[in-house]
Amino acid sequence: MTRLVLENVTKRFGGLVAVDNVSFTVPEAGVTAVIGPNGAGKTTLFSLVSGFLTPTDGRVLFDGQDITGLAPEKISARGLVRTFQLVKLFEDLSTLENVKVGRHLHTKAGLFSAFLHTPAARREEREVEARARDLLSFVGLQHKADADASGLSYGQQRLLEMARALAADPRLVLLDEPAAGLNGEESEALSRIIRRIADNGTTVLLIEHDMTLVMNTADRVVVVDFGRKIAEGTPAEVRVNPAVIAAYLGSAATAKAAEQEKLNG
Ligand SMILES: Nc1ncnc2c1ncn2[C@@H]1O[C@H](COP(=O)(O)OP(=O)(O)OP(=O)(O)O)[C@@H](O)[C@H]1O
Repeated sequence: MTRLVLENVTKRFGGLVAVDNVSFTVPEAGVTAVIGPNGAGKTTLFSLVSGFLTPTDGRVLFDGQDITGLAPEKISARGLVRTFQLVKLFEDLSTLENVKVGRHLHTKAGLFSAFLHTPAARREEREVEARARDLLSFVGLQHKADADASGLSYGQQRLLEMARALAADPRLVLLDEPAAGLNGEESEALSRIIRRIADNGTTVLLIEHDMTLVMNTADRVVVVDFGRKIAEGTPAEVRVNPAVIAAYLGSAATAKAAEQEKLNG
């Protein structure tokens, strides 16, 4: 089964074509990664899928339904949620409360009824709390449940953001550079968590610069460069693809030239 389809998706910002006629599909099972040099258009692609930007052209289908141009909250209510490159947590709330908020956005009664102490609301509140605790255990943060979210380490905040996204029971989760800023050990733990998310039946689509994580975690990889899809396949296939190697070498050469220019003043 196909979870997500991008059909000829294009996004222009004035004269700049950030995403250029990109088509690919994400199967229901497993982990798909989008990789590419800096500025290739990966985050823009995520924003187009999750409704934070509207495509200039093309269509996005989620479980066979056209979601192109829908508002982000409409898309997340359908079961497609995302995390951000820069963590966005409720800093004044505890770790547990952050996950509960993610869950409340999903429950029938919602956040408001949690304040009305009806038996149904109390029952739902207990379920929300139990599920939130399960998710904290899942990402290894159970011992931090009552700590302020703002006091967590950066790596822990990233895990918390993931738990909060999963609290909505999504069918597809988009993870934007989940390993950014993590050390090797944290990154390995993250890879295992991502695999388990997929094994539990939630489709994972991620953007990542950490190639070790991509190679160890993804089943399929889509490569973009200058807004265009230049390759796709298994990790083993794309790592030896000449177009992919050229794109990465090209971007390394550009970065080196820019550095040299800076040094030259
Ligand atoms: N809102 C915007 N307005 C104008 N240009 C934008 C906007 N958002 C992104 N761009 C441009 O679109 C291009 C693609 O950017 P994008 O952030 O999607 O790349 P990326 O592959 O995610 O990069 P990185 O790996 O550095 O995060 C870049 O040239 C960027 O400057």
